[in-house]
Amino acid sequence: MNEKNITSSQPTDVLFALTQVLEARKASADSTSSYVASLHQKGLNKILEKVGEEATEVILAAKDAQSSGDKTEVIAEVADLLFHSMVMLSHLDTDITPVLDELARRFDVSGLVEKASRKA
Ligand SMILES: N=c1c2ncn([C@@H]3O[C@H](COP(=O)(O)OP(=O)(O)OP(=O)(O)O)[C@@H](O)[C@H]3O)c2ncn1[C@@H]1O[C@H](COP(=O)(O)O)[C@@H](O)[C@H]1O
Repeated sequence: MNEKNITSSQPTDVLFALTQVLEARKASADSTSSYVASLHQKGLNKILEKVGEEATEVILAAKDAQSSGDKTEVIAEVADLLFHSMVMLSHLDTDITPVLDELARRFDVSGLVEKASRKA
C-alpha cells in the first residue's frame, strides 16, 4: 500500500454496517428490544456517561494488559468505547465517516510538525 495515497475514508465493512444499524435504531422507538434505541431515548447525557465509563475501563484494562500480557480485555473495552462513541455521533446526527476523513487528512503529517504549525 502506498501510504501517501490515503485520501478516502470509507469505513471498513464492519464500521459501515454498524453505522447503518445505528442509524436505523435511531428511528426505532423500541427501546425494550434495542440497547441503542434505549440509549437514544435516555438522551445525550446518558450516552456521554457510557462514553466516560468505557474510557475509564479502557485505561484500567490497558494497565492490566501491561502487567499480565493478556490483551483480551483491553480489546473488548476499546470496542465498547468505539461503539458508544459511534452511538454518540449518531445521536448528534453525524457518524464515523467524517472522523475517518479527519484521520485521512492528518495521515502522514507528523504530530510534532502539525503542533509546530499551530504555533506559527
Ligand atoms: N456493538 C455493539 C455493542 N457493544 C457493546 N454493546 C452493549 O453495550 C453495553 C455496555 O454495557 P456495560 O459493559 O457498561 O454493561 P451494562 O452494565 O449492561 O450497561 P448499563 O446497564 O450501565 O447501561 C452492553 O449492554 C453491551 O451489550 C453493544 N450493543 C450493540 N452493539 C451493536 O449494535 C447493534 C444494535 O444493537 P441493539 O440496538 O441492542 O439491537 C448490535 O447488533 C451490535 O452490532
